[in-house]
Amino acid sequence: MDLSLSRNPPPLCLSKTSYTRSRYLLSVPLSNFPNLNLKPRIFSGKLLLWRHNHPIRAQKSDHTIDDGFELEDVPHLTNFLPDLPSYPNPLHRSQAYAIVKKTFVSPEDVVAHKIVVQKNSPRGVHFRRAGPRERVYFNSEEVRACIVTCGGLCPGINTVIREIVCGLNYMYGVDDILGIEGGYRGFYSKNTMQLMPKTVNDIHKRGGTILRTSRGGHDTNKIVDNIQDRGINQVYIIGGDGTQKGAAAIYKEVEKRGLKVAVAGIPKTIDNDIAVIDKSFGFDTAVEEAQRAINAAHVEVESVENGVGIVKLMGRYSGFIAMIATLASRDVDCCLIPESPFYLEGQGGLFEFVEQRLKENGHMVIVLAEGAGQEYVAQSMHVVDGKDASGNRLLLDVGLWLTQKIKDHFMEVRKMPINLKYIDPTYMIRAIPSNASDNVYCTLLAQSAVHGAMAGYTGFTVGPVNSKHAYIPIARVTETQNIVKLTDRMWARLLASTNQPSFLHNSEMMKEKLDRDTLDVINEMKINSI
Ligand SMILES: Nc1ncnc2c1ncn2[C@@H]1O[C@H](COP(=O)(O)OP(=O)(O)OP(=O)(O)O)[C@@H](O)[C@H]1O
Ligand SMILES: O=P(O)(O)OC[C@H]1O[C@](O)(CO)[C@@H](O)[C@@H]1O
Ligand SMILES: [Mg+2]
Repeated sequence: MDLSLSRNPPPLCLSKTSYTRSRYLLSVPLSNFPNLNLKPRIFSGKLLLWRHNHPIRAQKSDHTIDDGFELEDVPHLTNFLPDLPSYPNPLHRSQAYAIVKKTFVSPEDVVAHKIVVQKNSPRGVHFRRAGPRERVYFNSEEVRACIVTCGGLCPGINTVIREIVCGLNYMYGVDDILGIEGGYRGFYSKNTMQLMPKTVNDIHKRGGTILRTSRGGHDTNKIVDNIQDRGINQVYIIGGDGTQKGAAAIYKEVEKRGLKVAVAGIPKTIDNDIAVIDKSFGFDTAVEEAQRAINAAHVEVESVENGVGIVKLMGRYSGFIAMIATLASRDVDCCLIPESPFYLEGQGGLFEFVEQRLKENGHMVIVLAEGAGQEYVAQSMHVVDGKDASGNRLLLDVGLWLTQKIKDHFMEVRKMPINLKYIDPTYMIRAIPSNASDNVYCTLLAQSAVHGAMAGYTGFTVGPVNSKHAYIPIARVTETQNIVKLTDRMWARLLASTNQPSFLHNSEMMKEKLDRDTLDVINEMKINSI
């Protein structure tokens, strides 16, 4: 349909303030907006409107658009500071980019959220492609950047810190970079440290974060007061879903105060629970480290009679580490994750399966995500839910619980002696330095974040979407959590690989779960086809 037919387009079509699921108007009569200095551009064969070199976003309206193209754009400083001057990107003179065919990302480059499509399906949601832009909105000398790390540890945080510092300095000549110590609360309660390429040179070889981290303590006003007092104008925030919510709040407050401060989020989570992006950094390293624990369990149990190994891995709400570590290992007989309820007794239950594997092979290994079966543990321990400083539920030790249950069942009920070995390497898989491929990934994330902030984008999270790095509105990555979808093929691949029970039999909980998953899928399809 052609939106240009209306002589009086609804005014909301040109609003581009807060984040909404939004899409471009593909065609609007220029004569309707004589005062806006609009320039028409062709985008995928369609007419778009641009101002200050930035496309104007149209908010979601009742109109449907013929090819279903949607851009979920990120905010730009000029949205609320329209007169900001811009400068040629110093990369024009960079020897690193001297012979690159296309140094700058075209403003028209976007990354598709879904790449498996059918001939007639709408083009769907897209994100702005990450990378350097022709013009930047900061002079090198004027930049005062800061970096903060929040939430749990993850392999690669130090690499991201290093590459932000080196990227800002080597590519953009920035030499005023502060490290905020101890997470969000560090803005108002701790000292800062000056970061230079020399001081961060070999930090990528260490696990953890040289800036240290914390949970809780997010006080938006105090943080933004501090940003303002210190004259900081670029804020790089490395952290998980909670941290990204905090980053969104900081961005909103900055916008409200009309400050020239770019807020960039770099997603960090060992659990891989951040939506939209392909995978979070450090995840591969953690999976690799988990192999060592699984291998140890396997060696132990195959050397004894009726050996049962249990390995507990991280994964609060999302069982990705357990699932991928299981798929990688081939020594695992059964994987239990939070998304897939299981049961112990009776036909199709875990005890029956353990006994069967012991009879067949003489040993077996179970990999358990820490968030699995929490409801059972809570029932048997009669404990009240605890919370950490950020409000995350504190988990009960499902590994110890399962160990005891299996022992009781085989020793006392079945009168069958077993040799049970419980391995809990939880913190070991996240406290190590990142491996080679995660180091490369961290470098790309850091450089993309730097390019985005220098180009004046703000309120964005950077990350790979279908292998192409993109700028994603923060709200988009915090509105849902990435979990293992039992209705996707990956879980089926795992079941096919381990040949474990799916625990579908007799499980009311599983039925509800599948209904919910199906609903999610239907809702997602609806959103994508609006
Ligand atoms: N809704 C929110 N609004 C503002 N700040 C938040 C919010 N949720 C969490 N935070 C802050 O973000 C920081 C990190 O949150 P959290 O401890 O949940 O870890 P995370 O970033 O989710 O990382 P991970 O889950 O990988 O450990 C904390 O300082 C917390 O106060
Ligand atoms: O003990 P901490 O540091 O609070 O972190 C534990 C949690 O952090 C994570 O590593 C990431 O959210 C979870 O897997 C785990 O439950
Ligand atoms: Mg989290």
